[in-house]
Amino acid sequence: MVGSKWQSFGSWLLDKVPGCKEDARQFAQEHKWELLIVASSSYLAYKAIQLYRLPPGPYGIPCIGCLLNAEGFSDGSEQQKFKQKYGNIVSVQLGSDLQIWLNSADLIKEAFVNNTNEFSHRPDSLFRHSFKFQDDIISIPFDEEWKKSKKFLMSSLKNCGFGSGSLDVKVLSEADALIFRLEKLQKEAGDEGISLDEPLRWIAANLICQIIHSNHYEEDDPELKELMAMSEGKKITEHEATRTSSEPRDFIDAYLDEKAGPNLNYTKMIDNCIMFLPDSLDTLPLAIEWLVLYVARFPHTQTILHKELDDIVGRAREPQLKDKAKLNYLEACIVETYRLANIFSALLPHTVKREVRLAGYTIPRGASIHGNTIGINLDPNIFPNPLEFRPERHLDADGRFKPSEHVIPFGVGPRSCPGQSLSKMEVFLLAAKLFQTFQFDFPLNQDDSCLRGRLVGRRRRPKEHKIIVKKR
Ligand code: HEM
Repeated sequence: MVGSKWQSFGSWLLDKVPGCKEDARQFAQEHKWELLIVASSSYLAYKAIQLYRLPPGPYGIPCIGCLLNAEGFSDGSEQQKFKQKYGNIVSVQLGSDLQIWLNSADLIKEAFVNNTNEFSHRPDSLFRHSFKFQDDIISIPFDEEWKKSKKFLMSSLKNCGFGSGSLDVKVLSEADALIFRLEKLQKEAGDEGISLDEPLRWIAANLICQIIHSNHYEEDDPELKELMAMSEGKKITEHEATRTSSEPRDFIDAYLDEKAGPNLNYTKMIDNCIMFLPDSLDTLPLAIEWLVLYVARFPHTQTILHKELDDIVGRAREPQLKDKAKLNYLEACIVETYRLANIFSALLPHTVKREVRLAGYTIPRGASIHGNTIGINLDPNIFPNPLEFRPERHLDADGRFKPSEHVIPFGVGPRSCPGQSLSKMEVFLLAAKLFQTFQFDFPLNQDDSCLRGRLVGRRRRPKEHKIIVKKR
């Protein structure tokens, strides 16, 4: 349309200016080859620019890019701004690292689920150096070694219980120990309330020990402290002496079975797996603590939750995994906690090993690709009043839990979290048992600003907060 306007303006001009048409024709005759070269090279240049089009983003300073704003990247606030300004895909240069931020769940799925072969690698520069173990399952590339590690990890976790139903019994017995300890701490603390952080870490450590070598430890047990410092050698020796081959009781038995097998490469691969298990030392307490704080802060939420638990489970028996399908409100509270607490402000970085296209843009080889979960979770167009804790947004008109496709705290695709089923099971059972047993009150006059979705760094923790625990 615009082009045809210019064409008619051109003909009008040629008609109006005396001799212009003839001169133009003569010029074109004399310089036809030069004109052809200029036209075709402009066209090729235009096509090349179109083909090599990075996603939009801030210009930054030459050489260092947006490095001066790095602080804002670690708390998620810069990504928020860029999402608002540039849309669902943004490129940001941070020093030598070209970052591509994916700001919608659809785009994250397009990359990590529909294009797994391209988008499932991990960056090996900045990212690997920031981890203690450079060869663990989190950091290694998407190759045969990773596939074997993940397969072993998933099958041994399943055999050790969480797929077959025996780990839920262990979780419930740890929940009993937690309840006993919380009551004791509350008695000592009085109206000031208690912090849940330390008791929850103790339970998380015990749950890891149950998975790895089937033991429970009291809170002051020096061996637990030693194990939390990751010295597993002694336990492996004990297991070697007592195990029956091919009948794994726990993770160490599965490890020893594989180690004794014909494939020697497996040893390294299993070592890779065992190192990450302490991940839940952090993530499980964070998920439960945020959930309890949010629910305690909003008494009407707690009333609904208590009623649902009383109606479905009652107070006489233990909650079970099969109750999950009926505990819609509890499920909604858990997902709303993942959305608002943003334990991880983003997914772990991925990378591509060759130049690829995504959403019409070029993703250069080696760029680090980030799923901006905090940007999605706090997007007012997806979740109105995003800073408010509202479990109802995850329920349909009949009060049934409806999982949101936008809340993806564990990532998606082959590189997503292998601890997802385990974590969900642990969080559900611990939460059901805690709310079945206790009324949690948020101490009067306690600052609650951090519960309103304020952005803070990776693994956001509610350090200062206390809670009053009362038996129902
Ligand atoms: C609330 C609890 C947890 C959350 C929110 C969480 C979240 C995540 C996220 C976002 C990723 C990265 C996904 C991606 O790169 O696209 C991840 C990866 C991973 N998580 Fe978790 N996680 C949790 C608990 C656990 C637990 C309990 C374990 C151990 C059993 C675990 C082990 C791992 C491992 C090994 C990876 C790397 C997978 C790979 O690179 O192939 N996580 N997790």
